[in-house]
Amino acid sequence: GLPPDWEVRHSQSKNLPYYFNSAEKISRWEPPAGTDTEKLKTYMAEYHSKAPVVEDRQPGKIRAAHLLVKHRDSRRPSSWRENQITRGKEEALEIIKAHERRIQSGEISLGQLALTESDCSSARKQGDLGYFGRNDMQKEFEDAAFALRPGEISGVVDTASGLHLIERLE
Ligand SMILES: N=C(N)NCCC[C@H](NC(=O)[C@@H]1CCC/C1=C\[C@H](COP(=O)(O)O)NC(=O)[C@@H](N)Cc1ccccc1)C(N)=O
Repeated sequence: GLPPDWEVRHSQSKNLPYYFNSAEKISRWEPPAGTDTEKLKTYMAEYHSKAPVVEDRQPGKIRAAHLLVKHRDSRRPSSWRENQITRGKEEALEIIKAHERRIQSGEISLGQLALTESDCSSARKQGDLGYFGRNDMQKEFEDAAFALRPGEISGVVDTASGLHLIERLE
């Protein structure tokens, strides 16, 4: 029941349908003018019954694991691994790049490496941070994590906590 070139799409992050015009590449939350709302209602009723299952427990949340290497300029240069962290940021970068190479080569998983190498208390859970939404994590971390597809691993992400590798789990 939509005008030509319009289609209903699904916003994963908001778990809501939206309307997309493929010709003009515009999207909007409300149906475009000229929509046959009666037909749209029946379509949406069917749509909702087949709406893709949101992979997270609550809409808009994702689950990720990370491996954190802190350095002396970290906001809290201490961790369960090392009471006082004195390595410089350059050394931390070399360390996390070596971790990244081992993970990318398939030699070891991020979670396994996080268990012994991550300067975050989540190390004991293989870096698993559980579910989180927008505005929970520091901005650089949030933006990197939400840009990943499930199963994907980020490059090195720099936050006030230190240097991270992030794996989106869900
Ligand atoms: N699940 C949440 N919402 N927990 C609150 C996160 C607060 C958030 N944290 C961060 O952004 C970074 C990125 C991930 C971990 C992290 C920092 C630090 C390590 O850095 P540091 O603070 O010494 O500088 N680890 C944590 O916070 C841990 N509680 C994460 C965690 C540990 C065990 C189980 C679950 C979560 C922030 N807004 O500062």
